[in-house]
Formats: sequence, C-alpha cells, structure tokens
Amino acid sequence: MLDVIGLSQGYRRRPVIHDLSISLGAGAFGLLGPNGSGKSTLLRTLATTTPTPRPGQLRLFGSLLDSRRAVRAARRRIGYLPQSFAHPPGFTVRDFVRHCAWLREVPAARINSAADEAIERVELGDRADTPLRKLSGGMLRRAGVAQAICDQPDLVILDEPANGLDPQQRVRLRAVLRELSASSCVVVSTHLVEDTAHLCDRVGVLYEGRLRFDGTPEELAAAAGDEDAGDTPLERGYTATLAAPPLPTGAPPPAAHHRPSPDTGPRPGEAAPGGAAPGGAAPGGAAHGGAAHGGAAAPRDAS
Ligand SMILES: Nc1ncnc2c1ncn2[C@@H]1O[C@H](COP(=O)(O)OP(=O)(O)OP(=O)(O)O)[C@@H](O)[C@H]1O
Repeated sequence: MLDVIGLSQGYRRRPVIHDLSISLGAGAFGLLGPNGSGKSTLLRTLATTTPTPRPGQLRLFGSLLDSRRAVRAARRRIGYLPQSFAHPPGFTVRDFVRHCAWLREVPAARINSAADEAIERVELGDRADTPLRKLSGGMLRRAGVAQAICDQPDLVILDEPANGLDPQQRVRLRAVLRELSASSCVVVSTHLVEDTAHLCDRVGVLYEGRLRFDGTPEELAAAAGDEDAGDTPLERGYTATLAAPPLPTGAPPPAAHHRPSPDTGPRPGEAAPGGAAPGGAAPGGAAHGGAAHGGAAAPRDAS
C-alpha cells in the first residue's frame, strides 16, 4: 500500500531523513524515536504535505507519486493528523470534521454520516456542536483524530495522536485504531513506547533520520539485551536500538508483519484517480532489515 523508496528529506540545506526505504501494508505501524529524529518530517512527507525532493520516491496504493495528478489522487485516500494544526476556532466539531472530509473529497452523500460516525468513535458525540475554541486540549486532539479517520481512509497517518489524552481515552484511541488497521494502513508516531505493544503489528525506531529497528513489538522487547535504561522490556529494547547501527538502505522488501493490502483501486462512490479535486525487516531481534512505510491532509500543518 505504501512504499518509500530511497527517501532523503530535509529543510533547505539541512538533511533530516537519509536514504530511507520502507514498505507498509494494512496494519498498525508505530514510529518511535527521540525528539528531532525526523518522525514528523517523515510523516509529513508520507502525507504529501511536504513534497519529496525527487518525484517517484513515494508509491501509494500502487501508484508512484511522480506528478501532481498522482499526488491529488492519493490524497483522497489519506487521513492525516499533524502534530499541531491550524483550525478555525469558530467551527464546531461537526463543522470541522465535515469540512476536512469535504477537502479530502469524500463523496457528498457520505460526508455527514461519515463525520458523525467518526465523532462518535472518538467519543465527542456530546460535543459535536461545541466550537473548537471551547474544547479542552485532549478533546481538540480527539477532534483532530476524528477528521483523520473520517470515512475510513486507506492510509491513516497520525502524528502523536495520544498527546494530551487521559488514560481512558488513550485506551479508547488504541481500540479505534486497531479496528481501522484491520483494513487500512495506520501509521502512528508516539513517545509512548508501551502503547505500541497494545496497538502495533510493527514498530520502527528512527534515530537521526535513519531506521535503527523495524520489527514487531515483541522483537523490540527482545532487542533489549543487557540494556537497563527503561522500566519495561519494550522501553529497554527501544533504548538499545538507538545505539544499534542503521538498518541497511535500498529497495524496500515486502511489507513484513503487515496484513495484505486491500486492492488499490478507488472505493465505491469515489472519483477515479486523476479526477478533479477542489483546492485542492527481517524480523529477529535487534535491528532488522529495512522494511517499509509511507502517506493528505485536511487540516493544515501548523509547523
Ligand atoms: N519546518 C521546519 N523547518 C526547519 N527545520 C525543521 C522544520 N521542522 C523540523 N525541523 C528540524 O528537523 C529535525 C527533525 O524534526 P522533526 O519534527 O521531524 O522531529 P521529530 O522526531 O518529529 O521530533 P519530536 O519528537 O520532537 O516531535 C529537527 O532538527 C528539527 O529542528
């Protein structure tokens, strides 16, 4: 569903991501890494809000994103929650989610029901008519999640979705994302290492713009070795992989640990790709052989 092919990405002359290749299918992929390691930069690139330096470094839903047309077609199938996002404060939760769905070209006949369903899923039903400016930080985050999962996009990219959520809502969010990941590719960045054990089929650790680990949560825990920094095996495994050499780069292997991808064609009722748009590791312990990942975006990234 998603292939990153030798991606190097950065800002002006400052490289951040280095020759990264990875492939992802349906399932939940957790992206871990220290502050500044490049997680948000990678997710913005996957979400197509930051263009790749060269055309053809991203393949989504079976198509190389080598033209504006291809990018526009892919965006219809991507839900994205940036780390922080600009939003019209006077919009209600319902206005906001519907508006984002409209930007993503969800068919008009589905927008209202899909928005209501997404709002219910994040348990904001009783706040649907509340203006965004009156929400708490955690509620606003959940409204952001609602717009990203509205109408079940094939690729859902969430940059620290659990930020500011209370423990109960974190559990709820994991359940929602697990459900989604049965048929969609869900890519989540987080600092909550333990959350990945409950949510993810596969975890990647990014350090200084390179993947240091790619495998299952169990494999990450097993990578701990003698490492003692961390309260749990998973945290110790995470710490240990930060010191591991970068995974080999190159062509992405098949999407290990991910379930088979759904077909790559447009969904019923949706415009065919290219239609008009408004505005529009090899498992096994320590670090594993580079695998895959990849990801448009309704709310504007505020960073
Ligand atoms: N818009 C930008 N312009 C210039 N440099 C940026 C920009 N955004 C990020 N950077 C730089 O790119 C590097 C990677 O940042 P990024 O936000 O991708 O890391 P991160 O892993 O998501 O960090 P965090 O965990 O703190 O959110 C950092 O050195 C950061 O200073």
